[in-house]
Amino acid sequence: MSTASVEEIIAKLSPDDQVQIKRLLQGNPVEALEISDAAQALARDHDFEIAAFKTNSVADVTRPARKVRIAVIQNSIVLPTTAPLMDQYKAIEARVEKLIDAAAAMGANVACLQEAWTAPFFFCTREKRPWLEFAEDAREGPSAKFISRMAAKYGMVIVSPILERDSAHGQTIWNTAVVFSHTGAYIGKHRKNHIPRVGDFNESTYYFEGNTGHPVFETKFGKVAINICYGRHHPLNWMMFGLNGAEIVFNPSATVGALSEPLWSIEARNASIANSYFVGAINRVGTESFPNEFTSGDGKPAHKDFGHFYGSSYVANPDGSRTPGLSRVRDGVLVNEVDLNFCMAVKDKWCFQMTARYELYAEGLANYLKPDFQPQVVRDPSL
Ligand SMILES: NC(=O)NCCC(=O)O
Repeated sequence: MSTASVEEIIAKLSPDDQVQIKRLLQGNPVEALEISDAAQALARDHDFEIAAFKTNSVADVTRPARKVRIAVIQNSIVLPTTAPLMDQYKAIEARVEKLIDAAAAMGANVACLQEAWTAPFFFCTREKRPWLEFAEDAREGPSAKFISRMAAKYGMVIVSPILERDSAHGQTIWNTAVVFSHTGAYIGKHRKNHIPRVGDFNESTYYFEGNTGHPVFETKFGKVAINICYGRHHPLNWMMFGLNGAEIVFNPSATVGALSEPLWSIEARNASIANSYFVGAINRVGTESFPNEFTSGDGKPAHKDFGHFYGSSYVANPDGSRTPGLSRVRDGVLVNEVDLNFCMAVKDKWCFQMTARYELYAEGLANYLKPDFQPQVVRDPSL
């Protein structure tokens, strides 16, 4: 099967057809930005893709623009999953360092890595050891030290999704996004709210639903939240970040083509439209093979990998437009320059927050949660 991305396929059309299909699929066109020589050299020397865009919006007249460059970073693992664990981590860290260097060379202000970036996505195996040794303290672990250093070096807010070990609470494990300030200081963390129980994504074997609510982190570069992977299928999860005032919501993910690729280009974009904020959708890349076979509980033969992580990271804008996606097969960094004031302009135009009927939803949900709930169905008397 072809490995081409949608963008690579569109590029084969006639110029007129390209304009029309992009208008329909990607909305108001984003502008390509010039990329610095330093970023180009890093991408060339370390073999990854870079892309930079700008979302066009009309500047407010009463307040200064709040220009922010949002970076999404996708990568494959570096060493085989049979290598010593810390070697695996160190090799990924070295790779991610180059990708963050490139994001900085493209002027990124706020960046997010993919879900559980420090490790292969081993949840498919259902084996606890050795994999859980990748879990680490959110503030003091190896990745926290590394990301804090990179954030301070570049004055960049960095969101670092990891597997967290909470020693204060009985060595419990969490799927957590840790947010570091542009100063390098730890700001806070959010734990994944929705745990998949689909296909080979057997994550409930490892950790349970998050207990951090829907925090929005107020940073130098806007109000940032994180809806981790499977949470993107839950519109109310997206909505709660919006109600708390998010301007940028990242969706760090790990998902494979056979399961979710047709959904990928829709969900982040839809969330961005419905909640009038920017969304950075990030997916890992590559095929990861594990030492022992595992089954998917579907009667099919046991296997050692669970398919191709298709990358395709992108940024969605509140007016329904989006950047092109990164490659389906290569590591990469995509930067999108936005004016955060655009969130308010879009709210003024579409009035989704004013026309929402939160009180109706609250009442309906409160009823639904009662054990004796009866669905509100009006039956055709002829039935
Ligand atoms: N990591 C994760 O939540 N994956 C679930 C698969 C999907 O939601 O596409």
